Amino acid sequence: MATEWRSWRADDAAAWIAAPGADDDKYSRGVLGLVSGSVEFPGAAVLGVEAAHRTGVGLVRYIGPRGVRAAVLLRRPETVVGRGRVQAWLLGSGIDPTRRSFVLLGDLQHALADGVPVVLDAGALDLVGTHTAPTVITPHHRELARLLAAREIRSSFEEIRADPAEWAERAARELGVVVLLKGATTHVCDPAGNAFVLEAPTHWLATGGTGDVLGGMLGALAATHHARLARDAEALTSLAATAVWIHGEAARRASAANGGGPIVALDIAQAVPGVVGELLATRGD
Ligand SMILES: NC(=O)C1=CN([C@@H]2O[C@H](COP(=O)(O)OP(=O)(O)OC[C@H]3O[C@@H](n4cnc5c(N)ncnc54)[C@H](OP(=O)(O)O)[C@@H]3O)[C@@H](O)[C@H]2O)[C@@H](O)CC1
Ligand SMILES: Nc1ncnc2c1ncn2[C@@H]1O[C@H](COP(=O)(O)OP(=O)(O)O)[C@@H](O)[C@H]1O
Repeated sequence: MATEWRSWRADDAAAWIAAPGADDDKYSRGVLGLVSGSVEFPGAAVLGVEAAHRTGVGLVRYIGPRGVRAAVLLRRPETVVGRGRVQAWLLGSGIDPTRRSFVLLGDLQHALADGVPVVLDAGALDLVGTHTAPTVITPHHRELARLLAAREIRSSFEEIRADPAEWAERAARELGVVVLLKGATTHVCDPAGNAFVLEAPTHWLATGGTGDVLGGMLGALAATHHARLARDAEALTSLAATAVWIHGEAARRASAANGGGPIVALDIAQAVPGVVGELLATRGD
C-alpha cells in the first residue's frame, strides 16, 4: 500500500511543545547533550547550542574541542560543558566523519550507550544501528545517498532528489529509525508507517548552518519530551516534524522582518521563541 504523507501543520506542532510548570526545575524539563563542532566547523556547535536554548530546554550540556567550547560559551554562557547526565543527545553536526579522533569517538560511543533519545546529524549519521535508543537521523539528499551506499543500498543524490518520499520511507524501513530527510520539501517518517511532509515556507533557508540550527531545535524538543519518549518512542516522529515546522516558520518570520530578504542561520534561532510563544497561545492551556 502506498504511504499516505500527511501535511504537518501549526495545530499539530502546537501539541508538541512542553511548557514548564510550577513544579518544574531545569532537570525535570530535560537536559540536552551535544557532541558537535570541530576545529574545521566550530560554528555548527554554536548554532546548535543557540537553537536548543531558543527552543526551550532545561539545560544544554556541550562536549567538544577546547576552542569550540570557548566559542560556544562566548555565545551562550548558559551552557554547561563536559560530561554529565542528559535526557537526549544531538550528535554529529559540524563533524567530518572521516576525521574523528579517538577522543571524539569515545564521546560519541559514551553518548550512544546512554539509552536516551538520539538525533544523529552530519558526521554521526553512519553510527545509525550501533545502539538501541530511539533515534532520528537528519540527512540532506547527499548525506542519505552516502549513508545508504555504505549499507550497500544503491542510490544516488539524483535519485533521492527525484523521489525523496520513496527514499525517506525506504531508509526508515531499512535502518529502523525515524528519518528526517531535509530539502525544500522535508519528509519525516518512521518504520511504523507514520509519514509527514512539510513544504518550507521560504527558500532563503538554503544557506549554510540552517541544518545545524534544526538539529539543535529537534534535540531540545526531544529532551523536553523525555518522559513521553520513554513510554512512546513513536513520539520522536511527531517531534521531528514539529522541529521542521517551527524552523520553517521562524525562517519565514526572520525573512519577513527584512521585507522578504535573505536570512542567516542565527536569525532563525532568534525567531524561534516568538514562534513557540504563538503556538502555545493557540492552545489555550
Ligand atoms: N558554520 C558551520 O560551522 C557550518 C558547518 N557545516 C557542517 O559542515 C559539514 C559538511 O556539511 P555539508 O552539508 O556541506 O556536507 P556534504 O553533504 O558532505 O557536502 C559536501 C559536498 O557538497 C558538494 N560541494 C562542495 N562544495 C560545493 C560547491 N561549491 N558547489 C557544489 N557542490 C559542492 C560536494 O559534492 P561532490 O560535488 O563532490 O559530489 C561535497 O562532497 C557538516 O558537519 C555540517 O554540520 C555546515 O552546516 C555549514 C555551516
Ligand atoms: N531550496 C530550499 N528551500 C527551502 N528550504 C531548503 C532548501 N534547501 C535546503 N533547505 C532547508 O535548509 C536546511 C539545510 O540544512 P543542511 O543541508 O543540513 O545545511 P547545513 O549543513 O549548512 O546546516 C534544511 O532545513 C533544509 O530542509
